[in-house]
Amino acid sequence: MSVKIALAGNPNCGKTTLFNALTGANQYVGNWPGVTVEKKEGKLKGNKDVIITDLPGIYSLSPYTLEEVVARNYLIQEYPDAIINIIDGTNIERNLYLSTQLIELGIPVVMAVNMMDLVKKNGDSINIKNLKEALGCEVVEISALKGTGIDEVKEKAIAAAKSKTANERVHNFDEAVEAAIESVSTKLDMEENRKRFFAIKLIEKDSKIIEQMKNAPDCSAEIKKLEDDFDDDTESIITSERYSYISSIIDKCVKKAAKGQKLTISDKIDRVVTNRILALPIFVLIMWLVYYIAMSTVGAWCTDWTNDNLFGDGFHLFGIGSSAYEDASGDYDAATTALDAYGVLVTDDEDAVDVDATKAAIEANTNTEASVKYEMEDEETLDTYDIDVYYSEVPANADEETTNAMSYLDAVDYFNETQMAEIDPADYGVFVPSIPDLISAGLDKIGCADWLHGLIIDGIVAGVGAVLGFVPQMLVLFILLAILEYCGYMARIAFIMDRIFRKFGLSGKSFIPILVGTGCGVPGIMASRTIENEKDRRMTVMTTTFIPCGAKVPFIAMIAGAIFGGSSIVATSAYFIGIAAIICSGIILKKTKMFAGDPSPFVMELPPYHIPTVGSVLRSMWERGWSFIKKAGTIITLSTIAVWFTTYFGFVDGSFQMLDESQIDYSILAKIGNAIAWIFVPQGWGNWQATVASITGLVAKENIVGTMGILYGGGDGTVYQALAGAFTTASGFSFLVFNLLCAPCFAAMGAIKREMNSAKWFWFAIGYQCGFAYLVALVVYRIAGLFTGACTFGVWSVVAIALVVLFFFMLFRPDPNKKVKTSKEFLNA
Ligand SMILES: Nc1nc2c(ncn2[C@@H]2O[C@H](COP(=O)(O)OP(=O)(O)OP(=O)(O)O)[C@@H](O)[C@H]2O)c(=O)[nH]1
Ligand SMILES: [Mg+2]
Repeated sequence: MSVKIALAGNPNCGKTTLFNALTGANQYVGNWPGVTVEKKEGKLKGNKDVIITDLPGIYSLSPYTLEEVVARNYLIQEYPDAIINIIDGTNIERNLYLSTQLIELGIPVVMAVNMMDLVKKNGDSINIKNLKEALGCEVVEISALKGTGIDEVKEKAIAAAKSKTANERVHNFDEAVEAAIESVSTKLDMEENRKRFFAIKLIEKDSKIIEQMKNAPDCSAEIKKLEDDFDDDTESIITSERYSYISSIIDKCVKKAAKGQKLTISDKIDRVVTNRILALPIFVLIMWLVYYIAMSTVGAWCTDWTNDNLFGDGFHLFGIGSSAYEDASGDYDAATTALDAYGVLVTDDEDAVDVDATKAAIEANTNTEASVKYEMEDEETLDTYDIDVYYSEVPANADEETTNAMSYLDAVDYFNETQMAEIDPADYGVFVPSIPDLISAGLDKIGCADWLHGLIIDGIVAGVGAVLGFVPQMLVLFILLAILEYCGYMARIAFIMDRIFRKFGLSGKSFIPILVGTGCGVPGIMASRTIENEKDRRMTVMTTTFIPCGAKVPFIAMIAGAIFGGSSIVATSAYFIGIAAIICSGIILKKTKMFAGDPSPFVMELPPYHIPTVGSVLRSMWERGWSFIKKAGTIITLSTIAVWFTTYFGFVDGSFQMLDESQIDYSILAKIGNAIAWIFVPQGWGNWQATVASITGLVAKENIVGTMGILYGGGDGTVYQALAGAFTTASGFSFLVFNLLCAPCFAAMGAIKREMNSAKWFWFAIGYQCGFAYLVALVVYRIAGLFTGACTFGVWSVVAIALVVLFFFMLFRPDPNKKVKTSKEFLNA
């Protein structure tokens, strides 16, 4: 027989941390209230017969929001065999309010006083024996984070569940209240144990419970009598009874260290980071730093290395021999440049030096000019520029950037000495070829068919490799975000943003889903459940995915790298464009009838700062990173196969055939893309490749990079070079903005569908996201293009300006719904 044990307690008291410790699971933990919004079940480690349920945090058994209803309904309908009531030891008074209700349920309760490590550090003490007597249940001191007391709580809870006997009641309310409870209880037809909870709820006039009970007995007489006696409504009477019970417990059990007026370290930090003026600049700075480290330093180094070496040209093991190899190939390049500049270099079809012909050309050469100009091409941007090549000697003071390192005569010596033998990296150390080269060589060896070779190298390796190349950057970003989450800074951000949101009539509660959404949009959308106001909740579901999630990181990094020289500002701007889109959408939507109304109140206490443990940060990084890698192995591989097939097959001269790289404009995908590419002409990137990439992005956002890897991967240069050629800065940024803001991936759309629970609202949300993205991208290209010279003033510029004007009008117009109210008031007066 299995036993069911539920974990119940206030938000952010450590339920999920304990759940993970008990079951070995890996549920999401964050240092702010409202992390868990759904109940989660798990088997106890070492005893598969015990089922543990993690519940969303609740302050009382009178629920207001969706996730609180989940928790209460579980407790009163599923009726677990025991409850572990976790309370935050640093905040006992508030936590006990729920405890007084839990012990009325008639289910055995074991209390776990958590965060004992912090309590002790603060110098406070809790008298467990007195607490046990005052509550009538077992009490255990634990630290879920440090893992102390876990075994004891486990054993006590299993024993309580098996005993099946509820705790004995040790406290009575005021006599008159007890009399009313007694009288209502006798009218109830249920197990003796459970009567007290329902009787009290009936006296409190809890409408949801009355609805659920179907045939609730009439107890208006008892209510009337109590309200007359106390001259107050029954809900307040019961609440104040609970508080006097709690204060009697606190007197007996809790000793706070005398602190005087000294501020704790948390308070001191908060004075700075939530300061009215400094808060926002600090937030911007911190987020910029996060993206800078992830996109331009550590993350970028790893990603560049992966893309250039692992998926590029290969590398020397441990870098041994790399610099000697680079010197050698540098000499080789300088020599070919010098020979070419003086017009004596002869190459064959494959660009290899034709030694005999070049030798003849050198002998015949009469050009002895002191120096000549030679056109070079920048590898990254494909820009061309001139360098000087000298005839006999490179002057000592020449600028390295614009001067060829070898003179013509030195190059001739080099030529005679080496016969232009190609530089083989394997001569300079243990050389590891790149993954595509390795696989390609392997496929050649087994004599694999051309099409299969193409599918594997140009399809799967190019597509999935392009995505995997960004994993390091993403992992660094996830680590940094996890640190901000665990230490409690993100909770401050919600608090700061609430002040800003509130000014615009929005609820700060919308910000928590956004924070979660920076990892993945799906839990972000689900986190909207903590918002009790239905209109605000819908609005949050609609706008949460504007924030760049982990899967959008690769294409943001790709655009920033290929078109903006790897600027970290581009990535940070994506984050703040997301936030701005959410705020602006909120303001505009709030003024429509559909979303009008006052924002939900947002009461959030700031959790104390915690130093994040290395284990938990790495675990969170791994969780998110692993789901990303899993996606690469499944959905992204399948998508790249589909993209490759439709790219490399098509009709040429009426016959269906496999295409080579120069023919992909005839491919099936090009046909489809071209048919709809006109849609994005106003945005400046109406070519079929970018259009197709945006569409595959709807399956999973990582696909944008994978698709670009295939479509821009053929040809001579690298993908980055091809991208730099295909986009201007204006059209590149417009492409980025569109894909950042448009409808999210299928998984997130599914979550929107579930949370909206209505086809009409679902399509409205998707339509709004796509429409918004479309217009913003249009404005970005048309206005930015005027400055960069990418487009000239014309009809579209006028449209863009009109859109900007309309946007500001929608943003700043007075709220029409408020006006109606005042005119009505005016009439009434
Ligand atoms: N110092 C300390 N921190 C703890 C302890 N237990 C949990 N925490 C931290 O408290 C924060 C909240 O933990 P969670 O497990 O997410 O809390 P929860 O009760 O599940 O929260 P909700 O799901 O929002 O209701 C996290 O930052 C934990 O690392 C503890 O014993 N000591
Ligand atoms: Mg939780």
